[in-house]
Amino acid sequence: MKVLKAAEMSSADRRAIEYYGIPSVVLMERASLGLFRAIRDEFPYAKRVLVVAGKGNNGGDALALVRHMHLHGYKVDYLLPLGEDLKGDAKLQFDILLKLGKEPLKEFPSGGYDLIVDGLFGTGFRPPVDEKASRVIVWINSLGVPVVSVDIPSGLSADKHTIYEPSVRADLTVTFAFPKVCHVLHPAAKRCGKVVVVDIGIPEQAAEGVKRWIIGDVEVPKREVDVHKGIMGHVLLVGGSLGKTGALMISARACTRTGSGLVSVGVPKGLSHIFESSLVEEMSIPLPGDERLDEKALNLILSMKDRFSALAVGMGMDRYKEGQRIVCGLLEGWEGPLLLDADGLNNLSDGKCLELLKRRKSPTVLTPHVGEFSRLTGYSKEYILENFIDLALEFSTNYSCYLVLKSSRTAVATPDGKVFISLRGTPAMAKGGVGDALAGVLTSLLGRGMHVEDALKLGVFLHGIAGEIAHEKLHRESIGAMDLVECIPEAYKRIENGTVTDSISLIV
Ligand SMILES: NC(=O)C1=CN([C@@H]2O[C@H](COP(=O)(O)OP(=O)(O)OC[C@H]3O[C@@H](n4cnc5c(N)ncnc54)[C@H](OP(=O)(O)O)[C@@H]3O)[C@@H](O)[C@H]2O)[C@@H](O)CC1
Ligand SMILES: Nc1ncnc2c1ncn2[C@@H]1O[C@H](COP(=O)(O)OP(=O)(O)O)[C@@H](O)[C@H]1O
Ligand SMILES: [K+]
Repeated sequence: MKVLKAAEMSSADRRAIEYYGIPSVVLMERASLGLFRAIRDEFPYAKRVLVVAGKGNNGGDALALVRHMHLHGYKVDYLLPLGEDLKGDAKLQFDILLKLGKEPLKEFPSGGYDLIVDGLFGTGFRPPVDEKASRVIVWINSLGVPVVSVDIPSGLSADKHTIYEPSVRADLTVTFAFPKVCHVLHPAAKRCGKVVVVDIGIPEQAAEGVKRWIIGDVEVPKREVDVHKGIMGHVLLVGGSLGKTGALMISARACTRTGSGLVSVGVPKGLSHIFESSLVEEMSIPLPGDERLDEKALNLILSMKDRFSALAVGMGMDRYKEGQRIVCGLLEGWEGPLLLDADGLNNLSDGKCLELLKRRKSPTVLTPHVGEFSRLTGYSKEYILENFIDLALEFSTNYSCYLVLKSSRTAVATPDGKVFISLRGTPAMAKGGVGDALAGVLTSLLGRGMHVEDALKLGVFLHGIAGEIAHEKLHRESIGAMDLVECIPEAYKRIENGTVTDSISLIV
């Protein structure tokens, strides 16, 4: 499913109408019928409904809904609190209602409804909201009755993750053709409640220029009957330092659970006994270094490059001068797929060798959380959160790398300008080590030779589902990164069986 911004949506609308010849009232009729069905399914008990309509096409959708409800025996009232001087398709809907004898309420009612429908503003809204509309939005939120927003909660901008005040707090948002940015990114998405997308007949080609998708259609690679461990990938994970050995172990366990044929950890010799005694299936390679990796480890790692199908660097590595030289040296000399996480990213920022990314011939994957990304780019965390998708894309295309930007949502941006957004996962995953698990999952999939884009989409999705399962089985407060790793098998099963429910459903 693609995710659009307001201008892209209006150009898709225009293309549907002007190029494909679908009359705009047909689109509005389908939008309002879908809205009607979604409300009937979600709120079957709601028979007394108040619809609040604005003056644009969002109001038009809402007025067409009033007609469907009226003709199906609902006790439905409507308000036009911003004025009755409507134009275009919205006026057409208003005129039909008047001919049916349905007049708008002249005053704000004091209550008596099971449900409020918010059709004040949709994609045509540009914040900030004016005085008059502000009062209406505040009033809707004060009623203490479930609210359904048409297209977007009025007051939000379709393009932004930001919560503008005031804006409607919806329990259900029914959007049309494609979800918009505000439906998928936090915190704005919290104002939308459950999101349902109605197919209103706009062909997918009408938005062909948009390269932003929600991750949903992932495929688990087959394991042929005649495989042997040598072709399922031998991955090398480099990192670990005194006090931070666990991070690398979590990544290593995640690799094994994700399916790697062989997993090795490259660790400071002084700490290798810890890995030897804690890891069972995974092997350890002692590298120069006592409490953390010595710079001499660099050449040794490079000398082993033919043995490994993918390399991940940085989990529990520590942030220090020699670490910077190791990371920059690996960027320059390692020829296979390379993933940088945690201190691998911090050492990259501190070592100021980002330009090396552009020169790499094999795929490079960076998996920063917002703090690490802030160090890499110099942008503030607030600015990154406000421009989450666009900045991920800016970085991946500028530096010719794959960027997995992690927050409550995760964006996978590719060097050729695509972005895939994961809506999976749960707040229970906001724990130390969960990112190390993701680094392991992704490295494992890269190591078995999957197409990089497919590996990242599957890995991020699988990790999110594993987190959801751990949350479900244990408790949101109690899960740790290793619980998530132990749920990877069940996550694989659910993806293969098709039993993962969509985060945003599409109705026709
Ligand atoms: N074929 C189609 O096109 C389809 C479209 N569809 C529907 O159309 C919706 C988009 O409709 P839209 O473009 O008419 O804009 P909409 O969201 O109703 O808002 C415009 C109104 O808001 C006002 N306004 C704006 N900013 C404001 C502010 N800060 N403070 C106060 N007022 C402000 C603005 O006032 P103006 O700027 O004109 O003075 C105008 O009156 C879309 O969300 C979907 O529901 C579906 O039916 C599917 C087919
Ligand atoms: N509220 C949330 N909802 C969904 N996923 C989350 C949430 N908070 C964190 N996560 C996920 O958990 C992981 C945390 O990674 P990271 O911040 O790198 O942790 P660490 O470095 O401690 O391992 C990321 O994959 C992130 O997307
Ligand atoms: K609305």
